[in-house]
Amino acid sequence: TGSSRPQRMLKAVQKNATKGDPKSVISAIDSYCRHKEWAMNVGDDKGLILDSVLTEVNPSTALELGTYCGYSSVRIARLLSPDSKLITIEFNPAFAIIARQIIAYAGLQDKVTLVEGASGDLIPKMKEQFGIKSFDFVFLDHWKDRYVPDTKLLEDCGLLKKGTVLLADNVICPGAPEYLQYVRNNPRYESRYYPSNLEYTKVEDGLEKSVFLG
Ligand SMILES: CCc1ncnc2c1ncn2[C@@H]1O[C@H](/C=C/CNC(=O)c2cc(-c3ccc(F)cc3)cc(O)c2O)[C@@H](O)[C@H]1O
Ligand SMILES: [Mg+2]
Repeated sequence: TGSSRPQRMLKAVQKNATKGDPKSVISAIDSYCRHKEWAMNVGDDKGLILDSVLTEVNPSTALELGTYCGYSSVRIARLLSPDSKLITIEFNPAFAIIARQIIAYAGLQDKVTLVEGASGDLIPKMKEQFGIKSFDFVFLDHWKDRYVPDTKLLEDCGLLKKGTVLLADNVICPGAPEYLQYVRNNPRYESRYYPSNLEYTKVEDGLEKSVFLG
């Protein structure tokens, strides 16, 4: 049997990136996905918006929903301050195993905790299992119909505090209409849309940034 797309992405990193150099890992993946084989990473265009929001927030604890191959885990973790941490949740073991290797290749394994499982099961365990009081930053990039239930779950578990920033990928393509409705018409959030394009294409997409007001 042949290799999978995530396995080919890992090979491209091992071939073209420099071990311990997150920037080279990011460009190796972007180049592979732009010129060889498209994959659902947040990508370089939306990645610049992710970088600027992260730099502004400078989170101590960040959460990512939907690791996939670890591209955005690397983008996020490379910008975290020394003692800051990223927890990333992924329920597909085949993707998780690739992501762990890509995160390690970038030399970011000490800043990233990849937890295998469904977000709905793991979010309620964040406080007790990982000693998390609340998250400063959440990147939503998993199944689009899970954005609303998981946001509500984060609220209910007391994992959001005044000022927590939620950043959601794909609010236009594939789209997360219920999520946009939820955060834009909710007095507890201050939302703003960042227009961009679907990774590696000219198709319109963008990120929605929502600040929890407490
Ligand atoms: C159960 C909760 C739960 N718990 C834990 N892990 C979960 C999870 N639900 C999902 N995962 C994992 O997250 C990743 C899925 C991500 C889903 N992302 C898109 O579907 C997407 C699509 C396009 C696009 C595709 C085709 C097009 F034509 C256009 C656009 C572009 C994008 O940027 C996209 O993010 C996988 O690793 C899942 O294993
Ligand atoms: Mg996405």
